[in-house]
Amino acid sequence: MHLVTAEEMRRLDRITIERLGIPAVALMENAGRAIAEEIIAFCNHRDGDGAAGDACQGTGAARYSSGPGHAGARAAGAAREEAAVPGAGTAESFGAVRTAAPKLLISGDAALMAGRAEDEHWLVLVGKGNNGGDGLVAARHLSEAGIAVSLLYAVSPESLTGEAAQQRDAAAAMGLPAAVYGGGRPDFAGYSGILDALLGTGAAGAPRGAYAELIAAANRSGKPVASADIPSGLNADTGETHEPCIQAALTVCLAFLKRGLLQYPGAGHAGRIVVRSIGIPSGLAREEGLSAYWLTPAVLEDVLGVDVSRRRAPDGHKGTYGHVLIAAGSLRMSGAGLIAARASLRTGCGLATWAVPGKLLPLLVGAAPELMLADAGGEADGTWNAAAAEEVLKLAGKKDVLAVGPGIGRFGDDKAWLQTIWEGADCPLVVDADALNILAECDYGTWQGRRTPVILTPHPGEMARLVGVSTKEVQRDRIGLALSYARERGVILVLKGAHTVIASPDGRLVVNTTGHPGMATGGSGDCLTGIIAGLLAQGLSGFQAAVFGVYLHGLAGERAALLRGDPVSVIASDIIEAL
Ligand SMILES: NC(=O)C1=CN([C@@H]2O[C@H](COP(=O)(O)OP(=O)(O)OC[C@H]3O[C@@H](n4cnc5c(N)ncnc54)[C@H](O)[C@@H]3O)[C@@H](O)[C@H]2O)[C@@H](O)CC1
Ligand SMILES: Nc1ncnc2c1ncn2[C@@H]1O[C@H](COP(=O)(O)OP(=O)(O)O)[C@@H](O)[C@H]1O
Ligand SMILES: [K+]
Repeated sequence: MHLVTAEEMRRLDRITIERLGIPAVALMENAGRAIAEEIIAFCNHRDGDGAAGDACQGTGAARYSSGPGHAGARAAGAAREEAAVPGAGTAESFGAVRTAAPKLLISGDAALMAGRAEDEHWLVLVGKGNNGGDGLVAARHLSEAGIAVSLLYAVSPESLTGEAAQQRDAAAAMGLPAAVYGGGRPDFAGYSGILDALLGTGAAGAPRGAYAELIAAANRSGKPVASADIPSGLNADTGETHEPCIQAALTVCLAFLKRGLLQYPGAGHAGRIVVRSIGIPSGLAREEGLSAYWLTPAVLEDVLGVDVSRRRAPDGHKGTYGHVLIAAGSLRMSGAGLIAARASLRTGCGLATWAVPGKLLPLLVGAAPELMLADAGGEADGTWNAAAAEEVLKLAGKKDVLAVGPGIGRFGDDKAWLQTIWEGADCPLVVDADALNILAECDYGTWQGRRTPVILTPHPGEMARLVGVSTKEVQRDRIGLALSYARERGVILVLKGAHTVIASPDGRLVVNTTGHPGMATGGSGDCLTGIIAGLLAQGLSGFQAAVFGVYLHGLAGERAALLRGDPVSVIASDIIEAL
């Protein structure tokens, strides 16, 4: 699924309206109707399970889906709407049972059927832009479904223009009760839910004046809030939340998923996210060269060309699946190397060799019998030294990929060590952990000789050192930073952490949502390094391996949490075993 910025969304909007001739008011109608359908589905779900709305809000976890609402709600509605009309026949009815009276089945507008509409009263908070227009359309459709609706304009309705003004007039003509916010502390106690149609992709900066007061009041109310397009107060591009920002139980995102909904803290404000089409052709994003995606199996297969089934040739042998070399671990942190090497094997590479300072070798014999061990030289105390780089290069000669960094620590002349490897290794290179900290102190743009891809896998702290900014600054706009860094430095960048971002030098971008906070545990990143190396060895391209590796790592983390019974107790070895 495509991910867009506010600016890209406006461009796609414009093309749809100006080039394809689809009227803006039609898009708004579709948007408002989709929002109403999702609110009705939300209410119907709440009927069946009183805690449904609160559960979404409570977890703060974004659940994404792209279908038209809850199948259950639709099915219930359809059952009520079906009517039998004598005198007409269906294909089945003319078959076996000739004696039965032929029937015509007719269904009504099930998506707009609210189960216990009389229990609902929604307040629509209306902003002055098109987001407010969407809210006004939704209000009409909710009312049609029998749900009581009241409108509260943030500013004078007279200030609405264009399609939003048309919708204002239509709502008034339908007799929907409306008021204008006049300051003070509004009391929303009488409502069963709130539709936030205050600010959308046209918002600039922190909500001001009436907008800020209404957002704060909605959050205080304890009522479930559904947001039109994005929670008001969210930066649609970065995921930053302004003060205040709506805390939604449901976000009905229109046309294309906005980037900011997938990055924290914004992702924690959106509740369940449903992306609904509104008449803007989905193919437009690709035609316009947009290449940012939320990672799904479909994106892996159709966009990135990854065979997610990972079928092996019946006559495959270990040579077919490549040989990984991992240069990692030192006396105090040998486990990091072991984890990375074992993860590469579990990912399906044919062979894995783990290169360590020679002093460690006797201690590691038998640690993982499937691994080959190699002596990389190093110091008598089991640490690395610059000369070990030549040994690593010799070992790398016949390997398909080289991964460096986990557990190597810092050592004398480590910059020369890394430069030798960077310039000399003639295979794809994965750089992680302390190798990233070394890189951060080097002017590596001047290094020569790389013909194969480099994949950097920093966590936010390592990224901060690479860029020379604070970790907070890295987290402020992870997507923007990853894109610009990958492009400027010519590397594939995997910026780890909740909802890992993967960027390539040619501007492609993917955001992954597999995984969970239980994976924030020592060695989990080393495991990812091994997975990516294992995939590279099997012939995936640099970007394919980085993206698929992050996806599999997260899935394995989820499976490990199920096997353990609790995400909290997952450790890196569990992730390897769940691969
Ligand atoms: N064809 C279109 O343009 C479509 C737009 N759609 C909706 O339109 C939205 C974008 O609409 P707009 O571009 O009109 O923008 P918004 O509706 O997001 O609001 C912009 C208005 O809010 C005010 N504003 C901006 N920042 C503010 C702040 N920080 N504090 C207080 N007031 C602020 C400004 O006066 C501006 O007029 C989308 O999010 C989506 O909901 C949908 O209707 C689908 C079609
Ligand atoms: N909240 C989270 N949700 C999903 N994945 C996470 C979360 N926190 C950490 N992870 C993942 O766990 C891994 C941790 O990597 P890293 O910090 O390098 O650990 P280490 O250095 O101990 O190996 C990364 O892949 C990261 O994306
Ligand atoms: K909104």
